[in-house]
Amino acid sequence: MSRKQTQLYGDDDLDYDEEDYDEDAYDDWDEPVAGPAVAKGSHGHKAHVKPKASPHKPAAPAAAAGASALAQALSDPPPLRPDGKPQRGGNKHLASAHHHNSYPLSPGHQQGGFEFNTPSPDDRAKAAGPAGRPTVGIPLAPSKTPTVKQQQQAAAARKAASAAEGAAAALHSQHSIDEALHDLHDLNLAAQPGDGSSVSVSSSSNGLAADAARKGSRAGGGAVAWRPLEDYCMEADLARDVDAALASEAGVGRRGLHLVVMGHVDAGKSTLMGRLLSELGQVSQKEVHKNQKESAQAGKASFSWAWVLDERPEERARGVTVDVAVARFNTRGHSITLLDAPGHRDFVPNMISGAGLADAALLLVDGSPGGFEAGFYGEGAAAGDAAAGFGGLGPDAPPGGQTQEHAQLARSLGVEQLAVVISKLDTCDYSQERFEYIRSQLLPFLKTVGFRESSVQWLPAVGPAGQNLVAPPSEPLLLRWWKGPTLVQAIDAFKPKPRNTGAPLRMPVHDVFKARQGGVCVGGKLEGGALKPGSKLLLVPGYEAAVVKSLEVNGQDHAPLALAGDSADVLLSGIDASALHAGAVLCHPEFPVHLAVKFTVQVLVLQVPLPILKGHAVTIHAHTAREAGVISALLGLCDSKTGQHRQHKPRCLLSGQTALVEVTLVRPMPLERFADVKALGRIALREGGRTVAVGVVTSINE
Ligand SMILES: Nc1nc2c(ncn2[C@@H]2O[C@H](COP(=O)(O)OP(=O)(O)OP(=O)(O)O)[C@@H](O)[C@H]2O)c(=O)[nH]1
Repeated sequence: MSRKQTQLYGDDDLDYDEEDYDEDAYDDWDEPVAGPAVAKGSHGHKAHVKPKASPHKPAAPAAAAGASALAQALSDPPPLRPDGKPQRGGNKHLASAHHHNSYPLSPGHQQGGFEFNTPSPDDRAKAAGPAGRPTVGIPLAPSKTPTVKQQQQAAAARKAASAAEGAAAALHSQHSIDEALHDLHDLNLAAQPGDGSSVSVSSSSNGLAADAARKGSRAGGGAVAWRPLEDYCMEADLARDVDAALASEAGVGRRGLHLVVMGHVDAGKSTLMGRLLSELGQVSQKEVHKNQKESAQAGKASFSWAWVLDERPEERARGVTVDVAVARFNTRGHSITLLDAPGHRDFVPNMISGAGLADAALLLVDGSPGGFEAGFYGEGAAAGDAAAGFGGLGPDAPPGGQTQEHAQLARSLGVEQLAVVISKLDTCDYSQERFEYIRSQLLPFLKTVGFRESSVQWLPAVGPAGQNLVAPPSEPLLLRWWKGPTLVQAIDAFKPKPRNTGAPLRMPVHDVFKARQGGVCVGGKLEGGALKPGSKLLLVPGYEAAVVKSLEVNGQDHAPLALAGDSADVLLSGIDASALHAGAVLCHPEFPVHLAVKFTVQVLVLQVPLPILKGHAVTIHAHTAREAGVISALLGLCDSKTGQHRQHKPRCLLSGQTALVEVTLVRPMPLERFADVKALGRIALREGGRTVAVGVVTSINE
């Protein structure tokens, strides 16, 4: 049914003990690169679930439900079944376990946290502008997010260019993939070692460089360098296609939406989603019966719905989700890409990679007695602990659960819309009192981490009993008091994010796999720009050029176009597969993404047991990338409300403080300033298995 994230790790890397996850074995950072998350279609391995039309969605296209297939498939693709479909669990790509205490984040710990209702770190970074000049690449002109006027001007310019270049554009649009590939041979890109900030180019008269030279736009007379993004003007033929696609999308009225499902371990995420997919007709009855039979035989009958998404043998044996599973379905208003994240604290890095893609989130909260308390205040907490001050203030407070950590991370990764789904109320007679109690405990926390109350929906749902998923509840105990939305209605109420199509292409690589028809495919979400077959790309790091051979977009095979906001599997030509890996970024060849080694970040320090000092070793998570680094300088403390500079060069950072810090990486990472490309400018800093800070990149210094 689902496709899992790509990770360049095998099952052997998953070396945790079912009984007792060994925390101490993972003290040093060596977290695997989080992988990908896009359902496979023609490029990859076909789903084993036959998509069916849903009775609940108008003219739903065949849902692409992909089987797991990951980067490892490049060298060791899983054997296919006789019917040509992948074997269950055939792709092995588990993360090595990192088990550490999760960080505590009770409301009391949030000293001026992400106040997105007031100026947030995001807002402050935007308002403050660059804290320093970007120094990666040449030229070093500062850039800023295009204003609406600039975007309108750019759109007008695109239209004018489109009209003026009529014939030339038509010629260009007919430029065959083979011709583009031919061009690539003439484009000799070689990354300069060390900073990767610029790329030397030698080109023939008919290559990409020649195209650029004709436009007179290549900086430095032949060097591919970082360029201000507002200089970008989309190629006329692509712009025409984009405009047409946006116009037709507006007519159809259904937009793509990436939805992450998160929450504490065992909250019921996979069960609820498995049941939902089944009710929406995305899972065949045969599959449902098979899962029921096999899970019962394995002594895991209660997990049969979860098995729709938890396909790996390890996940099924342990009853724990490890990787983000991806599935697709349609609601009335949206084409949903569902990202079922793991809840166990060992797999927070995987959750981060899923949340990084999301436009909206479902936060599953276990409503059973003690369930909410364990997920919110930390394992070991029980009902009544909140009243007793469990999870309270002070450095010795026990760590919070992943309900807190996931909500905080999702918000800091840009998720603004949330539906809190309170599950397992069947264990307490569908108690309205319990529902209201949980809401009263959770809402203040969610507001503290930056969710607007008006952007948070609340609803009960019970996966195993199928209550309040697609149809209103049939259970009298629930029906008596619940008059609100069903799960599908709540999902439908989310608003898609505006597409950032006017920007140069930015597509962080989540997944690398071998296409069935041969060649290498990358999966990911476009965070800027657009792509179509024949588009020329640049991979950073590596500065390898490539051409798009074909596209699968949001599950649709042989798509003519992928736009910012879409999930795409891109079949590439002209590139060495070994250069591709999760965390790299596909970008416009003339507007490469920054490759940063040293950068400034405005961070919010989360609950830390010890003050953060200069030289603190951290793991930096940004989009699909993850690198080791250190906090190389504490530049200043900021006012938590206004973001204004308050203290120069503090000696240390304490929980709840907002600060400007410089980070130096061990290896360069593709990054952007938050002000330029939000999705590539948000970071989380983790250490010892806990998230210690979240923030936004304000300048790239080397
Ligand atoms: N009674 C009851 N049990 C539930 C409900 N939802 C899930 N469960 C059970 O809770 C257990 C865990 O469910 P999962 O769906 O695997 O939980 P999860 O949140 O996906 O777990 P991870 O992904 O590993 O974090 C299973 O035994 C489910 O049958 C519910 O609404 N009511």
